[in-house]
Amino acid sequence: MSAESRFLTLLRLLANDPAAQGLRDDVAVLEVGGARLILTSDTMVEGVHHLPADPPADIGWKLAAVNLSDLAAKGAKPLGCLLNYALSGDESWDAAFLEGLGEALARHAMPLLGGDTVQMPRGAPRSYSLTALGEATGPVPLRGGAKAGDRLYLTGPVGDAGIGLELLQTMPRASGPLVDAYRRPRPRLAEGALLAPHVHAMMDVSDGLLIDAARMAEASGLAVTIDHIPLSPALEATRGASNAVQIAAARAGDDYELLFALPAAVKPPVRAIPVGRFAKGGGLTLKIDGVAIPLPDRLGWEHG
Ligand SMILES: Nc1ncnc2c1ncn2[C@@H]1O[C@H](COP(=O)(O)OP(=O)(O)OP(=O)(O)O)[C@@H](O)[C@H]1O
Ligand SMILES: Cc1ncc(C[n+]2csc(CCOP(=O)(O)O)c2C)c(N)n1
Ligand SMILES: [Mg+2]
Ligand SMILES: [Mg+2]
Ligand SMILES: [Mg+2]
Repeated sequence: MSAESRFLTLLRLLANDPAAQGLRDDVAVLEVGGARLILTSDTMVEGVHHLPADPPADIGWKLAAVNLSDLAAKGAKPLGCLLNYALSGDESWDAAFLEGLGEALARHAMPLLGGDTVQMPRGAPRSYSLTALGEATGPVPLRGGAKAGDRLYLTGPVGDAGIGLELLQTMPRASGPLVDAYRRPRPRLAEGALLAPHVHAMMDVSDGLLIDAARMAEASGLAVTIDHIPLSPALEATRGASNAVQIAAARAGDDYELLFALPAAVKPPVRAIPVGRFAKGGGLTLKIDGVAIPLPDRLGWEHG
């Protein structure tokens, strides 16, 4: 058992309130006075979630975007957020971070309500957390609601951000749509709100299509087959569309597209790309051009 799963097992013992959903969903759903509050928190650490040289405004933007993405996955309306911030020792860096964060908060109408500021020991990596609060606008789709026979869809292609990161690792001054996808993900709030009343299950893709689809299948007690890995024209122009590129795109993560399950007879109410289907049983199968492909050793990012 990995260190992460031991930790999660211990955490789950502390999280027995039904609002925590067994710590198996993107968010907690807390009923308060007739409203359903949607609660989520994501942290970014320098060197783990962003490159040390990434522009601070982009890091601030991304911290807001990744949290808004979990609200989007539940069709929730942003209500506000709390920021936990470790001062970097560089005032202009911190100011630029807040400018990017503020831009994302204003764009998505999510007011900053509070937080905490700390000083880290010299040499510690930068790190920041945001806790986002939202309100359910209708039914809250879970990760675990898919039904046998459902189709699996994505709101957009995968792999742009992962290949954008790879470009930056070899060419720190790289720019263009793939780098933008890595640094400025766009949370799919409008799509999430339109989808939520119709889908059987929904989550955002942060750790990679393969691992996140496998999590949805496991939570739903079903098997899932991924039979299409959608690539953007920009990615195909940079890397082509070989099986290796498709697999890299499907395990790269940082996509922040919505992944959702719909009955085969229902047309998605937003632009979406069919990527697979659910069936009775368990596990993940990957097919490219109709041919089953051995799964890579690592399906995506696991915490820790
Ligand atoms: N340290 C923690 N304490 C309490 N709950 C946690 C902790 N870490 C994760 N969780 C809970 O575990 C569940 C899954 O979290 P996870 O971070 O994997 O989801 P996510 O935000 O959708 O994915 P990602 O972090 O890749 O964006 C959520 O309910 C989350 O609140
Ligand atoms: C410098 C750098 N290296 C790698 C990555 C890719 N990455 C790291 S963690 C993660 C999943 C989400 O994190 P978590 O599950 O911890 O919330 C992804 C996609 C990155 N963004 N920056
Ligand atoms: Mg999520
Ligand atoms: Mg998280
Ligand atoms: Mg998240």
